[in-house]
Amino acid sequence: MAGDERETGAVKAGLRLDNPVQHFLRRWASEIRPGETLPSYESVALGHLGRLIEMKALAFRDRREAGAVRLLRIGSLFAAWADTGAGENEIGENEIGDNGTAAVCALRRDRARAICEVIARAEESCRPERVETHMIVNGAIATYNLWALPLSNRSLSTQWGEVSFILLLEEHAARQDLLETMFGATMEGMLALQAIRDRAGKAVDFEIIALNQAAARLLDREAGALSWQRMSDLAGLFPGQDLVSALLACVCDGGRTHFEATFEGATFEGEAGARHLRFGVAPTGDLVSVTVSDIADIRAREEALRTLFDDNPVPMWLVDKESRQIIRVNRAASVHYGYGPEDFLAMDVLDVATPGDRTRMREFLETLSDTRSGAGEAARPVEQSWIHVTADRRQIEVFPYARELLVERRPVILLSVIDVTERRKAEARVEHMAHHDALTDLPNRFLFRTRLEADLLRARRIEGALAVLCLDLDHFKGVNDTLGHPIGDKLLQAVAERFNRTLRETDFVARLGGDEFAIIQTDLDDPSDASGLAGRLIEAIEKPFDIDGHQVAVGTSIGIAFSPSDGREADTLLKNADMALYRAKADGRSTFRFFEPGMDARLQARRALELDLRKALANKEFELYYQPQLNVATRRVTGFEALLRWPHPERGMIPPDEFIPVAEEIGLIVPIGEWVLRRACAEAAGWPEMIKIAVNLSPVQFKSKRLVETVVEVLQETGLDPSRLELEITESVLLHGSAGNVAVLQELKDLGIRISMDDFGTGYSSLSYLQKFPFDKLKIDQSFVRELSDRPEAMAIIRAVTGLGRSLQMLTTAEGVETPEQLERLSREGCTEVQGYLFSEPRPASELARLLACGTQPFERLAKAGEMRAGEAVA
Ligand SMILES: Nc1nc2c(ncn2[C@@H]2O[C@H](COP(=O)(O)O[C@H]3[C@@H](O)[C@H](n4cnc5c(=O)[nH]c(N)nc54)O[C@@H]3COP(=O)(O)O)[C@@H](O)[C@H]2O)c(=O)[nH]1
Repeated sequence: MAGDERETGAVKAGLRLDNPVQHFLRRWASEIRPGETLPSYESVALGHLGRLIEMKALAFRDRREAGAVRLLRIGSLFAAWADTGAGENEIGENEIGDNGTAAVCALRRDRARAICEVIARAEESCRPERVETHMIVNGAIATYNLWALPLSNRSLSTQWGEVSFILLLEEHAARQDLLETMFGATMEGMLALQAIRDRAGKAVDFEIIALNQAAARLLDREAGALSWQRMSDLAGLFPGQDLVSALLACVCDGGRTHFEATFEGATFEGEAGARHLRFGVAPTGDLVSVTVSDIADIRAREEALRTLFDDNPVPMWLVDKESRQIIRVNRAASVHYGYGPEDFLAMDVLDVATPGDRTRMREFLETLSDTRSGAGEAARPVEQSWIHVTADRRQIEVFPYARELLVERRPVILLSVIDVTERRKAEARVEHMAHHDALTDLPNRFLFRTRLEADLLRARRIEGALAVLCLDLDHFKGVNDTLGHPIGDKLLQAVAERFNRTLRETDFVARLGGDEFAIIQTDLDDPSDASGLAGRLIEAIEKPFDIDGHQVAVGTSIGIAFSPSDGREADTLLKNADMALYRAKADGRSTFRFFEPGMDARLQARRALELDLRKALANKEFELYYQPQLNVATRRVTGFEALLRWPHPERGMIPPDEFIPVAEEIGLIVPIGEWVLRRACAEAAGWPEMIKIAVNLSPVQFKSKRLVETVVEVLQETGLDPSRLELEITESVLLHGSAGNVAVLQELKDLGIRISMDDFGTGYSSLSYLQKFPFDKLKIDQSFVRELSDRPEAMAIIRAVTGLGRSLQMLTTAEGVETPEQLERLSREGCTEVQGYLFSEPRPASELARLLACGTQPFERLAKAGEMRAGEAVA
């Protein structure tokens, strides 16, 4: 290997060329003989080491010990470096072995490793190799290059290998201060204090003998301004802290201690805010080591934690994991539970639970421990809520969260709870509202269905029977229309109450909507159980209600269907009970009907009729027929009654008796009646002036607030004089809400319209109605006329009515006059007008011209013109 290259290698290794080691390295390179790899020991080492003699050692591999490295001829400085602590600057006796050699493996481990490492490198490269190594010298860190120079070894003992090594220690120029190295970089302040004693030997003060930069910074002074200062002179540095006394006490006790201090105000470096410092004091005789730590972050964390815990609005406890004793509690827990903090601290956390929930709570806390994964584990919510008891014995429902923590190395459980009592109540309210009717608080349709399905299931299982009763209030709409909805609502509440009072506990009543109710009657022994219940319900509802001073009379109609005979499914049963209800209503209300198989078809027919009726109005299918009314004395036509006809496109002519009640039930009579009025008045407007037109008004039309308005509108539109219009009403107009209807009648009468009472004598209190309103005409029902000759009572009634008419100055019209005999007798009794097939059946408008042509003629001529029983009439 060329000497230049070796020098280059030395320079690369950071060596100064003018120092003895470099000189020696050059010698090593120059002593390599041609053909040789290494210079010989003799040529390099003998007589050439000079100043290096104290820094060197010879190293060999011991063939006897599998190449273990041994040292000999160890210089004093080398020995000091290789020291194991046995003596300064020497290798201890224990390490010196055969032939004054030292076994490297017996040296300090770091030294042995450095030697073995550098030798291995030199062996491998066959050139000088270097490793760095350190030693503490006078409190400073000295850094050395440890060189190994391989040499051929022919003259040495055959015990050693053929290559020996000169090991050289070369110290770096700079040493590093040990203290500075150790404490310079730390953020922690370090101070060394020396106690100062008085003559009596008592420690009275301290002097700062050393400190690091961190200490100066934390104490907010230049390091130079603190060095060699007495602590008593620095009192101003620690306002409010008697640091000297604290240190003296510490020296006196000889034990370690620590204390914390807060320094307010900005620092010299301009940092704002308080400094929180922690002083750790460790005395060793008169020397005191003080560490100063900035605990501002810790304080801030503690403060934040305190705020999070103490000021948290959620009740929280820290509980000892083992004993379950409460060790800390926040304000919210005290406020919420009513126990003071002291009370809580004397409690087992399970004490807040009801006896029933204590076991669950304990099990949960135990499970929490079992699954613990350390303080970082997320808070665990419990699947179920617990019932806790407050100090005033109130039970609250809480939803807990818990996690395990280590507080001062002690395993604790942080338990917090959310009070869900109000939420649960609200949920229960919502749940109740979802299944109950808000007005009556009865179960609603949804709950009824659910219950019915459950009851049907049970009935199937036990092969039992049950009944479904569908109920509907009679005349409820009238109450709403006449007394207003608030009264209607109160009536429904009162009805619900009566239902509840009438039912057994096992019966289940629901409000399905409006005035519809339904009842499930379970465990039936006999159908009579259901009819018995229906009877009791009808009776209960029939009794008048006193609602806000109003005597309100309603009834209830009931349809009953049985399971299993009328159906096994909820839908079928409800549908069938509903059909039976429909039947009950059609049969006169305030009654009950059992479902019968044929009802289905009838209901369907009824539904079809409803649909057709609606279409009929839209398609203008209705027609008006007119029947003349004649004055008995003058024997001349005084007017016509307009009678509605419906030629159904498929079913032919449908009589009004069949479709008008349906139109009334579904409210369609209002637009139909308006059409009749408009059409009749328009027609009559073209007749001679002395001829009147009579139009029937349904009681349902009186419920329409627009009745009077409509009549006025029609009169204006058609130009018909109001005195030529006669409105026929039935007694039922005065039956319900009579006050309002009488007012309407009066308004109409005030317009100049004539009002006649139709079908007089058929109602229960016909006479009493005469007091309520001054009718212009009484129409004697045709049933009395028909029975004239057969029943003397009929004759008596006719006589009475005509007598009444005379006294009250009302006209009397006999309906249904079919024979001359009837005409004769009516005439004799003083009846003022007649109407009937004897003169003419109701005729379409197109045929009126013919009848009107005879309008001023005696009715014998009219009969001829009408081609109806003309012979009889003439006779
Ligand atoms: N609200 C409305 N009611 C109306 C309207 N049109 C008719 N009606 C009412 O329908 C009921 C049946 O009416 P209708 O089938 O037309 O019967 C009327 C006459 O045809 C019938 N009549 C007349 N003379 C005789 C007779 O000699 N013998 C006999 N068997 N029947 C006869 O009487 C009915 C007239 O009744 P009334 O109104 O009481 O005078 C019926 O109650 C009609 O009121 C309508 O537009 N609106």
